[in-house]
Amino acid sequence: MTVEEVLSSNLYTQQIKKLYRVGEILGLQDDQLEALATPERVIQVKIQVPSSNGKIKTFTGWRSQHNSALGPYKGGVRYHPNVTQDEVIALSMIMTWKNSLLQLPYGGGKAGIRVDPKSLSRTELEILSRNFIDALHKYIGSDLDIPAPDVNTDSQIMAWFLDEYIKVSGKVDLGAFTGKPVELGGISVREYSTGLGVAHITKLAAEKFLDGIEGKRVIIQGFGNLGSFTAKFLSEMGAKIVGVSDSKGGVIDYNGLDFNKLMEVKKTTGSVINYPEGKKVTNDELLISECDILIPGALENVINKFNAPKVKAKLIVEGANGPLTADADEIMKQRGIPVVPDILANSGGVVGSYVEWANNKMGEIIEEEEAKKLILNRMEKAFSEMYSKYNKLGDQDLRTSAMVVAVERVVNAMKARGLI
Ligand SMILES: NC(=O)C1=CN([C@@H]2O[C@H](COP(=O)(O)OP(=O)(O)OC[C@H]3O[C@@H](n4cnc5c(N)ncnc54)[C@H](OP(=O)(O)O)[C@@H]3O)[C@@H](O)[C@H]2O)C=CC1
Ligand SMILES: O=C(O)CCC(=O)C(=O)O
Repeated sequence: MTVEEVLSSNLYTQQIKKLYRVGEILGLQDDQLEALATPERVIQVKIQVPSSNGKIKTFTGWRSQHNSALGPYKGGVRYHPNVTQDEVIALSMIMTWKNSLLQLPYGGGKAGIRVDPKSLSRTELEILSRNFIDALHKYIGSDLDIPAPDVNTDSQIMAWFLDEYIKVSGKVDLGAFTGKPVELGGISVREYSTGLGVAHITKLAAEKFLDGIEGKRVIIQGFGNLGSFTAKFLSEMGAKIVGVSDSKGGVIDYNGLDFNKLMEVKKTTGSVINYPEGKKVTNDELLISECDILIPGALENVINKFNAPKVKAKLIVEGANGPLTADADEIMKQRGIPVVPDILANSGGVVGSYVEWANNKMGEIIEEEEAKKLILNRMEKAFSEMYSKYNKLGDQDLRTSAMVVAVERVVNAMKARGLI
């Protein structure tokens, strides 16, 4: 890897570049930008897990609490072998803008543990999760910092987090975590709200930039929580899913991939590459394959200055957080390919979390249909705000437009509090 490649693969560097672009439009000074870019607190913890062979496995985890101007920190917890402190900080900064854009009463936070969860037994995974909360509990709470699921974490892990939190803190604070099982104050919608939101925003964007969603050929990278539910809801809306992938590779079939068959293949064989029809492709090939809509829905920086000129999609919707680098943004802008930014496209997850948290705070239980309506209405409003700003700014892309709205709100709150 060249130095340039290393730099362009640092998500924090990418996010800072994106923030500085917005700073120019909002007329922010360097000291203000520095205050916005710097996390308020980053907690690093050592997590030890005794394994069955008598050895102790040691892992490092982080929680980055980026900005609390608008409320308690909010954001997911990621388990992945490539997690770094910079990545977690960048993801927490993305959460600050996302929560602001959606007008949620939250600041931004994110956590990560550098671990390959697939290499752990279920018992080891539970101990890892509980020990993480033992180390972090002082910094967590429904009015302080509210973690949720992200890559390789789910409702079971949130249940272990909550149980451990109650034990060590002595507080039965159900709203301290979201994405919980329904039995523990979770809401069923949260399981699929991220994918539902991505599909809904894709439909709105297709109506603005293509001629609707019906029959559009869609490629989705990642077939986990976000990717699989996005595929499900887009199929139901009449789009044609022609390509999907996971960590092992992808499959493309221009006759259309059947969602139920994909789920069955993923469940029984562990990977979508075993889908019986179509052509096997690598993830790199998938991203530059022919389609109308591309949804990178796995990891960050996958579309960068090296492959951005080769992308064939007419519309890109960022399912994952940070899948396009700042250079890729520029290239897409020059090529006239709209990119719906992560902070709007995947916000169904955190809006679902907000509904869950608000229910926990009020001791209420919301009906599924009402929760869905709340989430989609909130996202539609943010889409409209982004789109009006986009029209008003004239020569800026969708990300910059959305970020201008989001950053301005945070700046105003910080100014009101005397922080900048
Ligand atoms: N879950 C949520 O509520 C939210 C998630 N997001 C973002 O969405 C993205 C995906 O998260 P989520 O679906 O929850 O995570 P999951 O862990 O459920 O799924 C991740 C998917 O990405 C695949 N993957 C991992 N590495 C690679 C790779 N190198 N190339 C291609 N695919 C890969 C995984 O493959 P395999 O199945 O083989 O492991 C899996 O299919 C992340 O950026 C996350 O931050 C954003 C908002 C909310
Ligand atoms: O549900 C949440 O609180 C946050 C989800 C998340 O991590 C994200 O939106 O990236």
